[in-house]
Amino acid sequence: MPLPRQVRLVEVGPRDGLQNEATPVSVAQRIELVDRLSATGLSHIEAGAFVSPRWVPQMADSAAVLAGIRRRPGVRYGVLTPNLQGLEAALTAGADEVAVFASASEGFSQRNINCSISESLQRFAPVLELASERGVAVRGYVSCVLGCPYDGAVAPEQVAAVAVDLQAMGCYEISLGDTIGVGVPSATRRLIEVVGERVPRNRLAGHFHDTYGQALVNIHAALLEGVSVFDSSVAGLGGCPYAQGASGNVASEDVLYMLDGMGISTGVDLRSLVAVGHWICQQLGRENGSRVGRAMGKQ
Ligand SMILES: CC(C)(COP(=O)([O-])OP(=O)([O-])OC[C@H]1O[C@@H](n2cnc3c(N)ncnc32)[C@H](O)[C@@H]1OP(=O)([O-])[O-])[C@@H](O)C(=O)NCCC(=O)NCCSC(=O)C[C@@](C)(O)CC(=O)[O-]
Repeated sequence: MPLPRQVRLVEVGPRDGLQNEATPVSVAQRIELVDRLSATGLSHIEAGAFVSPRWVPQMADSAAVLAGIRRRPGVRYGVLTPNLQGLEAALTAGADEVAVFASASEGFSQRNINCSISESLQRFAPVLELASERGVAVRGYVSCVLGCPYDGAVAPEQVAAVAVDLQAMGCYEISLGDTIGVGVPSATRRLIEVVGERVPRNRLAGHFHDTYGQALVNIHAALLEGVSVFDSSVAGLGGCPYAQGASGNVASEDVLYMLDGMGISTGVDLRSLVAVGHWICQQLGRENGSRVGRAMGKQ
């Protein structure tokens, strides 16, 4: 299978990157992060989540973030919405698109969204319906596609079953999340083969956390299987607070460096993205998780 000539990067730093930060991140900092990312050439930024503030305090005030950002033409600003309550708030706040998020494992589903996989799909049905009525696109996530911190191994067939349901409900894209970063390239290729038999590969995205340093090679494996959309987090920030051991997504700068080097276009400017990574790390007082960001230094 030929390599994709173009990749869409979905920048999840303002959501997945910040949701697990121990120190509170101000609305102003979140707004500035989105605005800085908007200026790098990214076309898809996940700006927040409309979830319970008790469950994810860092995502509280996502409406204020959406109200405060300077929206750039050609950039899509998405948010997570686990249910109708979240969707209604997101629509009021003017989200361009929303995302529902299921799990391939029961254990993570219960701990992350307090319900079973089948209950979550029932919960998503009215979300997809109302979003469709309002002309708002819905992305779908499947978590724990290569392993679950609670249930252990996850069969690709189980991932495919959830992906098929999300697509049938109307999700335009299914992002396959290696939530705890345990996957290896052979398992990634097998996963895409199995899911790809039931969901077109051009409707799939890869969402790889880098906990064990496998994210880039997993992205390369998914590229070889025809996937051309990848989620990443500037400076490698993030991790899900309900996946014990989860750490940051793959660093956007590292993915971009690899794609640039392979002649795969993204429309994103590496130097600009590296500068954003250094800025947010300075704001958060943390080390930059991007190897490329550290190698290129602070401009
Ligand atoms: C889904 C619920 C709400 C269910 O939680 P629940 O307790 O079953 O919900 P509930 O309907 O019983 O409501 C409980 C309280 O939450 C409120 N509530 C209810 N819904 C909302 C909402 N949408 N927005 C704001 N508030 C909400 C509701 O109003 C009520 O407030 P109270 O009466 O107690 O004051 C909860 O479990 C939750 O918010 N979980 C957070 C999940 C989350 O954000 N996890 C991190 C993102 S997922 C992720 O990181 C993985 C991903 C996507 O990145 C891919 C990967 O890496 O795999």
